[in-house]
Amino acid sequence: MKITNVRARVFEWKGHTVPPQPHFCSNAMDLLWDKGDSMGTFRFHGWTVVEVETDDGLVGIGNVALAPRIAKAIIDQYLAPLVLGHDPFDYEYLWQRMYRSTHAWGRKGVAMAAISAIDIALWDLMGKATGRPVFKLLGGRTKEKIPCYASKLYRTDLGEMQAEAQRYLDQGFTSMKMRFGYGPKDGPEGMRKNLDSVAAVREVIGPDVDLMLECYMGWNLEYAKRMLPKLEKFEPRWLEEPVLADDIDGYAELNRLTAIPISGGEHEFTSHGFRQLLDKRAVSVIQYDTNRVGGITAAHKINALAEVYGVPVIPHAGQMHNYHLTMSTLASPMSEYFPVHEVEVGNELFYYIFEGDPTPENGFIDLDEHKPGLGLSLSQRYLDQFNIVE
Ligand SMILES: O=C(O)C(=O)C[C@@H](O)CO
Ligand SMILES: [Mg+2]
Repeated sequence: MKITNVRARVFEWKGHTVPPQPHFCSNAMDLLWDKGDSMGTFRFHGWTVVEVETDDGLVGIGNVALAPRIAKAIIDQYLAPLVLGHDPFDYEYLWQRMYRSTHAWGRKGVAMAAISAIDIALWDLMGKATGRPVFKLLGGRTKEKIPCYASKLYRTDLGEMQAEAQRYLDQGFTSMKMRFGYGPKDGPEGMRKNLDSVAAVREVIGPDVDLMLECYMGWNLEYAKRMLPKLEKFEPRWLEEPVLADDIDGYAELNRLTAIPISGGEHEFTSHGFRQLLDKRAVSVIQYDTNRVGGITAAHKINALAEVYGVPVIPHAGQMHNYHLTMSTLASPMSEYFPVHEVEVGNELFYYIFEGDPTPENGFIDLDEHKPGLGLSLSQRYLDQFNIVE
């Protein structure tokens, strides 16, 4: 089997969006004096879809959500020529070819995300060629079903947050993630508001539901050190990305400081990046996203590393490219799940672009043993809501 064509298209949402409220989620821009559009660091309103075709008529589908037009340019100009004419089953060689030939300017960020998209498409192809779901090519089924946590609860009116938390309970979720709205520049009042929001959600969900807390890199080390002891009484399952992804020593210091596990990794790349996090005991939960970290080839290696370090892997975002990894390893006990919703920050866009992502039932998803590949296809339903860049 030989790769005959690589087609990268950007799907840019032009339909209705729900404008997020001020302070709906702390993020890295918050520490600047002119933070301007504070959503700048996480508005995912475009997605790159990659289709890799072979001479026997199969099409593998990959995707990447970071800097989609740049990812497309990297695929078109650099990566596609490296895989054309090759056998997708030579995935390790092709990964190394893409990684090594872009090493001077790639390694992390959008170049690795672009490599991830092609790699995911190669695994989809291997599944389709063998008639097996991707998880059966990795480690097979390690759990009857995958427990999921509901991930939204942006900071808004506390009554609304409580009603949202109650909805997740009613849907059968036993764990959920909420976002902080305030950080170092918001002073003691912001600190109090952060604590009030955790208290409000805890009040509704009670002590026996796992609650994850997301900072999205909107704090700094000093602020995180002051917040952690105040958060202990709420017994969060983890505190996520309190500081910038590059501050690995900061993560390690915080992780030593309290009993609250520190999580991170959705902005880290390849097994080299994760070896550093693990060696320094910087995170107690690993959260790579397969469509950034280096694709399924890299994520599978990180799962093996995490297993020997005894650190659970709970990938960012859920979605099919992550679910197959979670199903196939004991290192990964659970998945994130973004509830289907009108387009807001853009995490939801996956459901508007693809068909096939499973919907949780009572807080669990399952993967179909009989669907070859990733089990995704392009949806025709919302095509008129996208500007498609060929
Ligand atoms: O789900 C997460 O962990 C994220 O960081 C998503 C991001 O969009 C902020 O909510
Ligand atoms: Mg996160």
